[in-house]
Amino acid sequence: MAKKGLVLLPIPAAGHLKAMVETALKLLHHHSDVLSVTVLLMNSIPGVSLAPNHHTYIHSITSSGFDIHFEELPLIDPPHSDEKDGSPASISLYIQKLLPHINASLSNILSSTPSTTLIVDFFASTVVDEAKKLGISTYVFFTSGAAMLALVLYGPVLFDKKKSMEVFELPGMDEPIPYLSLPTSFTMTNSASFSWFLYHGRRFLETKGMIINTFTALESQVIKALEDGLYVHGSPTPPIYPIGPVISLQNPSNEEKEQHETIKWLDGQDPGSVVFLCFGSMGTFTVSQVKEIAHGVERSGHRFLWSLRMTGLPVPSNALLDEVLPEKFLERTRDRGLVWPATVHQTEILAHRAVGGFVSHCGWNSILESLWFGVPMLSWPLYAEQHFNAYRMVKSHGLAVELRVDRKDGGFVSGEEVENGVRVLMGDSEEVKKVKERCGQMKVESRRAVEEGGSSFVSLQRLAGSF
Ligand SMILES: O=c1ccn([C@@H]2O[C@H](COP(=O)(O)OP(=O)(O)O[C@H]3O[C@H](CO)[C@@H](O)[C@H](O)[C@H]3O)[C@@H](O)[C@H]2O)c(=O)[nH]1
Repeated sequence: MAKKGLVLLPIPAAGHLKAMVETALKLLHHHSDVLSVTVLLMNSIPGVSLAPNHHTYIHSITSSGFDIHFEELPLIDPPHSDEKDGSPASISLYIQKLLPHINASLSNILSSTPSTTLIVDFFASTVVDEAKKLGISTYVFFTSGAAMLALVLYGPVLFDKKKSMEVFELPGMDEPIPYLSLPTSFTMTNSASFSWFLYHGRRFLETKGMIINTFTALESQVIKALEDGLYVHGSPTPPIYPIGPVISLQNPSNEEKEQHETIKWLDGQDPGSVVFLCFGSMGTFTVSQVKEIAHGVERSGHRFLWSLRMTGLPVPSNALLDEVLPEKFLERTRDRGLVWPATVHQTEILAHRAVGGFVSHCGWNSILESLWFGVPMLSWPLYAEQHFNAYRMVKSHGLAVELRVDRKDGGFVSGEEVENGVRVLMGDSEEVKKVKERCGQMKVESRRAVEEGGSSFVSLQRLAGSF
């Protein structure tokens, strides 16, 4: 029997490419006799940080033995210099410029595999119309949580009827959402990014289904509200496929003989004694904020592992520690801290028994990884939908301790607040005991969801059956 084709179109950012590829691997694991996967690969988008180990990762997948291969799209210049900032609108414009190449690849695949399905990254939903013209069924892959998808779909209703912007109420969410916890784009309703979300939310509705990297035990009410069509007026909501948590646990460094230095350092620490600070692929701070963090972790008295990178173009650069940290900080904290001036292998660190807490920017993948390993978070949202994710984790789910981030003051956090936050996270107050207990439960639930018969497993099989 001829195999069916599945084409993926992810953007190359860490939490996008890997989440989509790992989903395809899960599908292949059960349907390798009937499915062949092609990933249309963008090796660069201006303003978007590639996944750490991007090329090693792709190589490891190519040699996995599964019927999955990568077809590289050409590198092109962005249309204008102001469209390189990595915002949804700029990514879309870039992908629009790639459309002739994407079309050519899709047509080529169709000529050999007439039964082909496309899964597009939600940032690439501009391709939905083109695929329709070619007669290809398309699904959208949403790399953040169901609540964020709900907000995107409900946006037009919400912002039409709401005149006062203090708090918002969304079906499927018990607590009203304060204006200051909205995603950055939603706080600037005259921005290109806000328009992008409203417009592309409508495009998602024209797909055959919406695949979300989440799981029922985490977001049951919102998933149910999505399925019931409560966020969309005037047209049906396509089927919802919560298939997460999809986490890339492959560690390219395992192929190397030496353990990474961060892991060797963790090996020498007591169980649960280390607080880990890491802020995703683009999270950076000003030098003065770096100094506040340093003072905070130092005064907290706790052991720490800190992945520190600085603002750089086109993506963050490795930190020059002597230039940005307070004088003699490294000397004073040598016995109890390690500052790593580059990206780290986050899942391997979160899996380590020495790690007892995670100061996170609340990117969706970091949240899922933290829950997978049952590590409690201290939320430090920076941009995109991270404030919304942080609010949901702290207030709706009790899975994180809140760091007070003054969004009105550009998100600055004092050293004192960092110190208090780390003390609470690593302490044994009643508040943190409850958070730890909830995280322990979510560790179990997240694993159960993807096991045979679990909610996400069933959802993924339902998805495969719909191709
Ligand atoms: O030093 C590092 C830094 C990151 N990672 C990995 O990179 C991914 C980061 O993903 P995520 O936590 O989602 O953060 P961002 O890279 O910031 O992700 C962008 O995309 C996410 C999914 O759409 C959004 O939730 C975020 O707000 C947005 O910033 C995770 O798998 C991490 O394990 C590492 O392995 N090492």
